[in-house]
Amino acid sequence: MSDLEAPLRPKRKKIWVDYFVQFRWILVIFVVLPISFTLYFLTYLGDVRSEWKSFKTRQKEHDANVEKVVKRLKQRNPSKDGLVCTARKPWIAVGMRNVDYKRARHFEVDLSAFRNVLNIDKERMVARVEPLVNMGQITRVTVPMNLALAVVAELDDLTVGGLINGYGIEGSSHKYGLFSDTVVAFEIVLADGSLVRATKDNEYSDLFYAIPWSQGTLGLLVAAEIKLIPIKEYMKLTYKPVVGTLKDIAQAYADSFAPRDGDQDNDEKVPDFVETMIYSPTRAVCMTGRYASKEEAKKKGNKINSVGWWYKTWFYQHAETALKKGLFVEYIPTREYYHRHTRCLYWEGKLILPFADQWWFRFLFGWLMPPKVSLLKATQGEAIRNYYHEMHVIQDILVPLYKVGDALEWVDREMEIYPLWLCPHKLYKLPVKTMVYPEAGFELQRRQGDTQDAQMFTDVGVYYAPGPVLRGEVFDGADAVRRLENWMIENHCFQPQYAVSELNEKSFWRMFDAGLYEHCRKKYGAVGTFMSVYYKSKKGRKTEKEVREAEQAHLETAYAEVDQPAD
Ligand SMILES: NC(=O)C1=CN([C@@H]2O[C@H](COP(=O)(O)OP(=O)(O)OC[C@H]3O[C@@H](n4cnc5c(N)ncnc54)[C@H](OP(=O)(O)O)[C@@H]3O)[C@@H](O)[C@H]2O)C=CC1
Ligand SMILES: C=C(/C=C/[C@@H](C)[C@H]1CC[C@H]2C3=CC=C4C[C@@H](O)CC[C@]4(C)[C@H]3CC[C@]12C)C(C)C
Repeated sequence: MSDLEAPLRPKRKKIWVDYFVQFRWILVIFVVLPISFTLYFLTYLGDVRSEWKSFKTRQKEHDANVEKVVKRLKQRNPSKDGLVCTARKPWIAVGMRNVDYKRARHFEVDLSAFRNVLNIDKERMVARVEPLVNMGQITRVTVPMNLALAVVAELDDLTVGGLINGYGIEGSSHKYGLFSDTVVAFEIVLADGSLVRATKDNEYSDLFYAIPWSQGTLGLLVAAEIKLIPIKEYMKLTYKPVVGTLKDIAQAYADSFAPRDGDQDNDEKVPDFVETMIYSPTRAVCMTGRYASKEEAKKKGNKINSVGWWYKTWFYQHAETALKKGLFVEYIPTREYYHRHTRCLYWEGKLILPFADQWWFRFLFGWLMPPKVSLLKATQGEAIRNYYHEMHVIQDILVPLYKVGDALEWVDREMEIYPLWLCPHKLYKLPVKTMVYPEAGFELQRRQGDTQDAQMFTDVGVYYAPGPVLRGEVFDGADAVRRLENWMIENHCFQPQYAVSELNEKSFWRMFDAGLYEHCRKKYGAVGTFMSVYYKSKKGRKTEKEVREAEQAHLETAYAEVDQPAD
C-alpha cells in the first residue's frame, strides 16, 4: 500500500510499557539468555539420560507413571476439587494464551515424567513416544537413523502432547496433513481412570478422531504412536523470488507445490517441503525442498549451507537475499533445516533483541540463542503480556488455498504485518466430521491442490508488530483480532488455539464443529471432570461464577447446532 493510500491514524502517546518493551533486551541478555542456555543444556542431559535407558526400562517406568496418573485422577473429589488439566505451568507452554484456567480453581495431574521415546519401530515405521517428548529431542534420535516424524514442527520446545491436543504444522503438511493426522494410535487415560488405546478402526475410533484440537479436554494422553518416514541427510532447497501483487504472490505460492493438472499425489511433481515468506505487499520468496543424499549434496559445484551454526544469518533474512540475487539452490543438513526458525523465533527475535541479527552479535553470542519462550513468558509480567495482546499480533489463519490471496489482502489492509509465513496443509475429509473440516462439496469442484480425500488449506502466519504500531500510531489489537476472527468464520477458516482468541462461545462453535467433540465428551465421561475446550480457550481471568458453572456442567449445549450470525 502506498503512503498516499495509507489510512490516517492518530499518533499514539508512548507510555512506560513502550520503553519497557524497547529496553527488554537488557533483561533478556543478562538474565534470560544465560538461564535459557543452562536450561537447554540440562534438558539435553536429561534427553541423553533417557536415551541411555533400554526400551524395556523406559516401558517399565511408563507403566508405573500411568499408574500414578490413574491414582491421581481417582483421588479427585468432584464436589470439592476443580476440573482436571495438566500440571504444566502456564508460562512453560509455548503459546500466546494466558492459560487463565490454570490461574483459577483446577485439579492438576502431573505428566512431567512422560518424556521418553518408548520405541522406534522400523518395520511398522512408527515411533511410540510420551507426550512431553519435544521436537528437538525426537529429531536428535531419529535423524541419525535417516528417519523422521512425517511432520516435525520447527521450534525445538514444542511437545508431542501439545501438538496433538492443539495444533501442529510444518512444511511437509501439504503431504501428511497436520501433526495429529500422522498419529496412528493414542493411549489415553479417561475420566474414570481407564487406560484406552484409540485407533482409527478400533472401538475407540470416535475418540481417535475427536482428540486433535480438543486441548486435553477428553482425557490425558500418556503415549502416541506416530508415523515415521524415510529421509535423507540433506534438504535441497530452492529459493525463488516473486515480485507482484499479493494475489500474484498467492498464485506463485500455490504453483510452487500444487500442480495445475491436479496431480497432487505425484511425488515427482510435488516437493517434500514447502514454505513461502512474504516480505512486503509486493515481494516474497517461495521455497521448495527435496530430500537429498549426502553423496548428491557433496558433489562438486553444490553449495552446502549449515544454517544451524550459531553465527549464521537468521534463516528468514537469508531467504530474503533471493530477492536481490535471484533464484538459488543450496543443500541444508536435514536436522538443521527442520529447526531453521528456532534460533530467531521466526522473526519475533528481532523485536526482542533488535541487534541479535548483526554479525558481531551472532559471532560472539549467537550460541546463547534462542531465549527460551518459557523464560520470556516467565519474565514478561502482566504489562508486557497485555502489550503483546494490544499492540502486537501473533495469529495463524488456516484458510482454503484458493482464498490465500484474499487473506493476504485482508491482513495487509487491516494490520500491515510483514514478514508473513505461508505453509500449506492437507485438511482431510475424515469418516466423521471433526472440529476442523474441509468445505462441503470441495471434492466435486477440486480446485488447485485439492484431492479426492482432502482440501488444500494454508497456514497464513501473522506474527509481528503491525505497521501502525511501528509508525507510532493508534492500533487496537483486540479489535483487529476480533475482526479477523469474523473474517475467518465467514471464509471457512480456523484459528489455532495457542493464539489469543476474542471469540465468544457461540462464535467459537461457529468456527469449529462441536458434533463429534460433544458426543465424545458425554460418552467418555469428560463432562464434569475435564474443562471444556471453549473454557480453556477463553481469554481473561475466570470469575468464581464461571469456575462454578464449568464445574457444574453436566449437559452442555452444542452451539454448532444453533446457526446464528457472529456477534
Ligand atoms: N509449528 C507449529 O505447529 C507450532 C505450533 N505451536 C502451538 O504450540 C502448541 C504446543 O505447545 P506446547 O507447549 O507443546 O503445548 P501446551 O502445553 O501449550 O499444550 C497445548 C494443549 O494441549 C494440552 N495437552 C498437552 N499435553 C497433553 C496431554 N499429555 N494430555 C492431554 N492434554 C495435553 C494442554 O492441556 P493443559 O491445558 O491441560 O496443559 C493444552 O491445552 C500447539 O498446540 C500449537 O498450537 C506453536 C509454534 C509452532
Ligand atoms: C504457530 C506457529 C508459530 C508461532 C510462533 C511464531 C509463536 C508461537 C509462540 C509465540 C510466542 C510466545 C511467547 C512469547 C513471549 C513474549 O514475551 C514475546 C513473544 C513470544 C516469544 C512469542 C513469539 C512468537 C511465537 C514463538 C507455526 C504454525 C509456525
